Amino acid sequence: MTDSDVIALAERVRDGELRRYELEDHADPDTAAAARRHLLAEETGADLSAVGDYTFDAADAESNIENMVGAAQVPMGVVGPLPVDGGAASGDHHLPLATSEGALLASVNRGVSTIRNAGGATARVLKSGMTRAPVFRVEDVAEAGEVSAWVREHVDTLAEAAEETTSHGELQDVTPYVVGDSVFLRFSYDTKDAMGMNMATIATEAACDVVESETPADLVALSGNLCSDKKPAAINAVEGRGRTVAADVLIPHEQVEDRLDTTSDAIVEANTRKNLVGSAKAGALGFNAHAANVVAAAFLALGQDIAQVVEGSNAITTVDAREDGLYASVTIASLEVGTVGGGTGLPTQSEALDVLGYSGGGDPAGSNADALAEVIAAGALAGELSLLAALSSRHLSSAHADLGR
Ligand SMILES: CC(C)(COP(=O)([O-])OP(=O)([O-])OC[C@H]1O[C@@H](n2cnc3c(N)ncnc32)[C@H](O)[C@@H]1OP(=O)([O-])[O-])[C@@H](O)C(=O)NCCC(=O)NCCSC(=O)C[C@@](C)(O)CC(=O)[O-]
Ligand SMILES: NC(=O)C1=CN([C@@H]2O[C@H](COP(=O)(O)OP(=O)(O)OC[C@H]3O[C@@H](n4cnc5c(N)ncnc54)[C@H](OP(=O)(O)O)[C@@H]3O)[C@@H](O)[C@H]2O)C=CC1
Repeated sequence: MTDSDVIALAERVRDGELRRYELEDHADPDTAAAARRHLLAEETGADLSAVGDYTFDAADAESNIENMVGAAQVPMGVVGPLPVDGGAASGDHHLPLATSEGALLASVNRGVSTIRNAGGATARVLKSGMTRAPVFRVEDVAEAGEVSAWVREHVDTLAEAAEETTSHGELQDVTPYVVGDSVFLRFSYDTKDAMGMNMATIATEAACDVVESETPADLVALSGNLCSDKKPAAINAVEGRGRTVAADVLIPHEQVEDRLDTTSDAIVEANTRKNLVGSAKAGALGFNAHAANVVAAAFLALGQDIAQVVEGSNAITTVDAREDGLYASVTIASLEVGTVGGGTGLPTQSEALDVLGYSGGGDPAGSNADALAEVIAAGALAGELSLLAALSSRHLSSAHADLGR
């Protein structure tokens, strides 16, 4: 790419000969991005030298972005080692986290070191299924009943059609929901190591063709919001979406005092009054302190779909002062993660997955994404412990004054 290539391409846009999003058809992706940057800088007066100073080939991001102008670079750090005894994850983990919030990694790292001293966290994926719920129009509730009955009796037929579109995905179930003359079919898939939203959407479209040809239902929208993707929704809290995953730890009381500068009783009280009572009074879906902090930072670092932090924030933290120590758990109802597809192949994200040890397809398929979910849940547990401790010991504002500004 030379400056004159970039200027010539930008000139063709200015002359109305090319649209901005068509530039990759006329130049390599890095030159196309540079030409857009050139035009944008000219039009807005912004200096885009940092945006343009990225290290990967724009070609590697072609399936991830349109109208590319550069990269948003977020600082990445690491916490660990975090020992996790999971159904899929095993041993020590270094968890990369990307954020702009000072004090966050220090806090999570403190929780991690507390968990490590206590012998590590246990974690399990309890349920797994990516959902897509199209909405159909029917004549009336009688017809809605007929369509629902047909679907319940023909899940195998729908699975056959859906699974023709994917070699990895498996249809697990289809649950009909009726509202007047609307029928919603919530399809749930085992998507193995993929987060699975594209896979489930493509497979569901094939199944919808069968529903339309065999019943009077007419498809209105392939996503009818009962899925429910990227919106806070009680259905995900109850039924789960992606991975439902939990992590817990038992910390001897003296270690709580040594490592977290507070007592087990103080953490229990903070959890009850803040995470349980406060969240209930607020009408929250998530009963936790900041699970979204770890989920978002891990999603950014590890190539996950950031908008799905909405679902990942839906977690319940429990804490209990037992005779032999402080028991703490985090259960995330809907953690939508993958180790293949989406943003996982981008260069920095794939390096970060390598650090964790779970990039690409697992053996058996699905085990890498399960392990990723278990480590993120254990990281969220570390974050919960450290923040509850900071609140109990009144260190929250001083920590952020020292580290975060
Ligand atoms: C800041 C600390 C950790 C200090 O806490 P401390 O106990 O003074 O730290 P320490 O110097 O004694 O070190 C303890 C451990 O912390 C880690 N650690 C310590 N410093 C670092 C560092 N610089 N970089 C990396 N790791 C660090 C490290 O693991 C270390 O152990 P070691 O390895 O030495 O054996 C503590 O005060 C803290 O955790 N504060 C809470 C901050 C927090 O949780 N912020 C989260 C974001 S808050 C938010 O966004 C959501 C909110 C609050 O609005 C939600 C709500 O409504 O609740
Ligand atoms: N379409 C939509 O409505 C939405 C899309 N998205 C986007 O969807 C993307 C994620 O979709 P997703 O389907 O996960 O990813 P991709 O569309 O990138 O597809 C991943 C593909 O990888 C293949 N694959 C290879 N090895 C494995 C393995 N071990 N386990 C599972 N699959 C494997 C599968 O192919 P095969 O199927 O042939 O077996 C799978 O379909 C993200 O970019 C996200 O932002 C997000 C929300 C909504």
